[in-house]
Amino acid sequence: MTRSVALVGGRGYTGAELLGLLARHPVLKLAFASSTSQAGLPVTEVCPQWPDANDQLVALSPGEVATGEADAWVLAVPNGAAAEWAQAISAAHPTAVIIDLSADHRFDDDWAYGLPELNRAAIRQAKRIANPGCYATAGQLGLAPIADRLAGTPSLFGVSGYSGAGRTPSPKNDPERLADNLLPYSLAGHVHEREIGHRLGRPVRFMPHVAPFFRGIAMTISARLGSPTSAAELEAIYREAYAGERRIRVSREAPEVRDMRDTPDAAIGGFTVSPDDPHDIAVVSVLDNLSKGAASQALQNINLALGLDEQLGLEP
Ligand SMILES: NC(=O)C1=CN([C@@H]2O[C@H](COP(=O)(O)OP(=O)(O)OC[C@H]3O[C@@H](n4cnc5c(N)ncnc54)[C@H](OP(=O)(O)O)[C@@H]3O)[C@@H](O)[C@H]2O)C=CC1
Ligand SMILES: CC(=O)N[C@@H](CCC(=O)OP(=O)(O)O)C(=O)O
Repeated sequence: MTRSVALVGGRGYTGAELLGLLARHPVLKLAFASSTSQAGLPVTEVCPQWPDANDQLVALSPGEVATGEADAWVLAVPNGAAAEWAQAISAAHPTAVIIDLSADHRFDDDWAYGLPELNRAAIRQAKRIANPGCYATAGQLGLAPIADRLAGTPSLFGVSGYSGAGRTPSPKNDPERLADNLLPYSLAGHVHEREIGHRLGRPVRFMPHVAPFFRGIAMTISARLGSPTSAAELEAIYREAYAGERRIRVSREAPEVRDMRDTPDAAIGGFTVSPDDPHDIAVVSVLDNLSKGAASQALQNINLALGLDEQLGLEP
């Protein structure tokens, strides 16, 4: 039995990543991938590993979605563009699952928040799923196990590869601007700062930076706990919290971006306690922004919402 996926925004970085995953998925088949500006482009131009050289990106507008059929629709479109698509698809295909990769529906209670390790039951039942932001995924997975132990406002120092900024040219994905550089931006009030705080139920401070590598996120979290702890106790808390979670790797050592590139996992480790004050801790959370930060997490959500094994297509 196969199930079909329609992809809106197939030419973008996250869309291309999802195409790569669908190319080798045992059950999910691509109904079509759309492009507003490059219809007719071979899918293999976007995703070299795509198996059928005859497949092309199709032209589609929100007003035409009734012409398409799919069990799940993925919106891999810029922030601000998703709502029009979601409304049109809901009207034309009320039983279809919609997964929005943009930030547009993450604060909307009518949409299940698509972080499986923290919200699996709701995702299983959902027809509308808001995929988390990439830094927001790293931050929540790095903080959730100690959320009820926090005594202050955690600080999250994040560094992302420039693919995080998408294809549309900007200083944040300009290789010349980024060469031998590290670009701080949105150092207060970033949407992910609000997203993490909203989901954890307490404020955080998040300071993003973009780096000259293409993909990956490293996030170092500094927090104060209500009770003193040790590195061993901290590690044990995380190991217990993520026991059985196949997409979460917990390690004593601090994880590194280069080890998580092109993987669907998040790695959490480097558990450190201040020698001056055992209430103050640091932990590192690392993932691939295009994978666990977007497309492979979306695949977990599609699998769950369609009643398939969550890890289908994500493990060798
Ligand atoms: N990059 C990342 O690491 C992450 C991104 N996200 C979010 O995922 C979404 C996609 O990101 P990303 O792939 O990086 O973005 P890109 O800019 O790489 O791709 C977005 C694509 O959407 C298409 N597009 C633009 N406007 C519209 C529209 N009105 N309707 C339909 N398609 C449109 C464009 O392709 P075309 O011209 O062919 O239509 C464009 O290539 C964004 O909302 C982003 O915030 C979330 C997590 C991580
Ligand atoms: C380097 C870079 O620009 N990263 C993006 C995060 C990408 C992402 O997660 O997109 P959402 O807007 O859908 O949350 C940013 O900081 O906006």
